Amino acid sequence: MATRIRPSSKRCAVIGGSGFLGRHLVEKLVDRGYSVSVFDIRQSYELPGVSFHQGDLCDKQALLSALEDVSLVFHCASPAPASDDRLLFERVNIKGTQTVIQACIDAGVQKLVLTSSASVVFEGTDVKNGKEDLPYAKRPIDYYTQTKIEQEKLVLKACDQQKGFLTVAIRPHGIFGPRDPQLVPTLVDAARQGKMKFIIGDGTNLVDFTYVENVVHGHILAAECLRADSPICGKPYHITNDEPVRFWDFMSEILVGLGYAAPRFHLPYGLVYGIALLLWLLTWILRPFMSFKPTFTPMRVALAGTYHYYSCERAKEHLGYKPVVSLKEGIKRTVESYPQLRRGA
Ligand SMILES: NC(=O)C1=CN([C@@H]2O[C@H](COP(=O)(O)OP(=O)(O)OC[C@H]3O[C@@H](n4cnc5c(N)ncnc54)[C@H](O)[C@@H]3O)[C@@H](O)[C@H]2O)C=CC1
Ligand SMILES: CC(C)=CCC[C@@H](C)[C@H]1CC[C@H]2C3=C(CC[C@]12C)[C@@]1(C)CCC(=O)C[C@@H]1CC3
Repeated sequence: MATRIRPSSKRCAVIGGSGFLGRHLVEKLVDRGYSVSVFDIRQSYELPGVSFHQGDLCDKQALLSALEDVSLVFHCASPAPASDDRLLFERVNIKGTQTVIQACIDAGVQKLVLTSSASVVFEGTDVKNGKEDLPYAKRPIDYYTQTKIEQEKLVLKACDQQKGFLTVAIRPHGIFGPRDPQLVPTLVDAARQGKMKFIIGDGTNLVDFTYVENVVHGHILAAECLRADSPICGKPYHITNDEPVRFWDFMSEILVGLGYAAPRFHLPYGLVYGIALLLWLLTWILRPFMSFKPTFTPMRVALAGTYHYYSCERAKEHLGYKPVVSLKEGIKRTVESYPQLRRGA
C-alpha cells in the first residue's frame, strides 16, 4: 500500500487571507515560522513566504490546488455583512463551506479552524456575558448571521476524531484595528455627513470590541491546541478583548481620536429602531426602481443600542487564551493607523 506523505505541520492555508482579519492572521503565521498558502477571490498584497491562489471557495478543484501538502486550514472568508445579499451568503457561507470541508478531507488536511461570529446567538436583544452554551439565534438579525449559524454547525459537525479530521470554531465580536475596511471608515463617513451627533438610547449599553491581534492570537492557539485527545474538538470559542465597553464611549474615543466631535444628544431607542425599520421597508419596496443604502439599518441600530458582550472563560480555560493587546492600546494603534481619515485630511 502506498504511504501517504504526512503534510508538514508548519504548512497551512488561509481561505479569505486577503481580507482584514485574514491578512493579519497570515502575517502572524509567517512570523511564527509557518509557510502559508492564501486562497481568496482577490489578491490584495504580496508577502515573502506566502503563495497566493486566486479562486472562489465554491470551486473544489481550485481549492485542492491550494491545499496540497497542507495540514492546517483557517477558513475566514465571507461576503461582507453590509452586502445583505441572501443568495450570495447562502452560496458562499453554506454551500461554499460544505465544499471547503470536502476539499479538506480529500486533500488529507488534519485541522480546520473556522472564523465564526459571536453574533450567531444574537437576536437583537440584550446578551450579557453570553457563554458558548447559549442557543443559536432562532430569529437571526440578518442573512449574514443566519448563514454564519449554518456554517458553524457544518464545520463543528464535520469533526471526526476517529478519522483524524479535527475542527474548531472561533467566535470573535466587533473586530477592529488597522486596515479594517468597515468599522472606522463607516463611522468617519457618517461623521463627515454630520450623522454622528446622536446617541441611540441612554448610552450605557456594554459591547465587546476586539482588537484584531487578539482575534489572531485566539485562532493560532486553537489551531495549536487542536489534537484528537483535546476537549476543544468540535467546539466553539468566544474570543474578545475581555473588556466590555459602552458602545458609545468606544465610538466617541475613535471619533475624538480622529478629530471629530463625540455624539452628544440622546434619541430613544424604540423611535430610532422604528425609523430604521420604515426606511428598510421603503428601500425594499423601491428596490426595483432605485438603489439606496441608509446609514441607519435595523441591524446597526440593534447593535448600537443593546448590550452584547460575551464570556471568554472557556477560551481561557481550554486554550490558555488571554488578550495580548488592551482595548486602550488597540484604540490608540487603530486611530494612528488612519491618518487619511483624520478631520481635515
Ligand atoms: N469584522 C468583524 O467585526 C467580524 C468578522 N467575523 C468573521 O471574520 C471573517 C473575516 O472577516 P473580515 O476580515 O472582517 O472580512 P473581509 O471582508 O475583510 O475578508 C473576507 C475575505 O473573504 C474573501 N471572500 C469572500 N467571498 C469569497 C469566495 N467566494 N471565495 C474566496 N474568498 C472569498 C474576500 O475576498 C475577503 O478577502 C468572516 O468570516 C467574518 O464573518 C466575525 C465576527 C466579527
Ligand atoms: C460590535 C460590533 C458587532 C461592531 C461591528 C459592526 C460595525 C461595523 C457597525 C455596527 C453598528 C454600526 C453603526 C454605525 C457605524 C458602523 C457600526 C459601528 C453607526 C454609528 C453609523 C452612523 C449612524 O447613523 C449610527 C450607526 C449606528 C450603528
